[in-house]
Amino acid sequence: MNVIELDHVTLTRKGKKILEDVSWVVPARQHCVLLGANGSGKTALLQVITGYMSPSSGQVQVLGKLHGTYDLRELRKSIGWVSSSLQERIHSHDTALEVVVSGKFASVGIWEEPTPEDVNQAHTQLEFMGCEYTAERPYAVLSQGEKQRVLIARSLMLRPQLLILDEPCSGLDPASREFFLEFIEKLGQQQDGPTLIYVTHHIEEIVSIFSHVQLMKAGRMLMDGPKAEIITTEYLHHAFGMEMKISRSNGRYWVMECQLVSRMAN
Ligand SMILES: Nc1ncnc2c1ncn2[C@@H]1O[C@H](COP(=O)(O)OP(=O)(O)OP(=O)(O)O)[C@@H](O)[C@H]1O
Repeated sequence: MNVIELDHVTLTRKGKKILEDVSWVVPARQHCVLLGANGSGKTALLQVITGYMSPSSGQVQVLGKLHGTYDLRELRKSIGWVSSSLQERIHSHDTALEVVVSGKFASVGIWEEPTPEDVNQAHTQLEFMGCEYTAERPYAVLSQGEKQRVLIARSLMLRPQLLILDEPCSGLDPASREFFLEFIEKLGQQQDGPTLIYVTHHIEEIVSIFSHVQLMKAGRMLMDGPKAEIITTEYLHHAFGMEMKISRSNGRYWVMECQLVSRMAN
């Protein structure tokens, strides 16, 4: 089954084309990176996929369900979305454990009595993400890396089939980023885990579990394919308006030098 099928999706708001003729198919377990400059339409695309925005034309099918023919609230229970806006909504006085347990109810805060199984499962997810030691700490005191790992643990409580990680490394220092990416690798290697869509501006974050890259520019899917075909000087220049000298080592990509050649409209 394909996890995502977008067919000629266009999204227009207030006369502006935010997405234009986007077609995209993601088979199950094909972990992907959605890469693009600020304002290229990545968030808008995620909002269309999760049904928070309706396309002006085109079809959207997620986890085999065609948008418009299915209860989106039900569908969203199978989709995890970890983003900075979720982070802002978390009650700062809740403990990390409470935050993770709340994922079971797809709510911010706990409004129902969790079962002992829910609490056990939350401990297991915290352990999987390497932050069991934060369980009793208020969420507000956690480091940025811990907060992100706790939110991923939270999103795993409903065993999603699709997990969207929206710029999860923003605000992390280089060492914390590498530490965090090790958990992303582990998550992607889980045989019964979710298909991952990882949104970023940085090619350095494309770790080995991600086989495919979708490059966006000005609301269009500029390129879509195996990462080795997409992460090229030519395409990155086109997408980011920069000359970038790239190197590849240990299956990762690194920007060695860059030079601004055109200013983006967005
Ligand atoms: N509801 C809306 N009405 C009008 N314009 C919108 C709306 N939502 C998004 N846009 C515009 O669409 C463009 C794409 O925005 P989007 O947030 O999807 O970009 P992005 O790739 O996620 O950027 P970033 O990397 O900075 O998060 C931007 O120019 C934005 O201002």
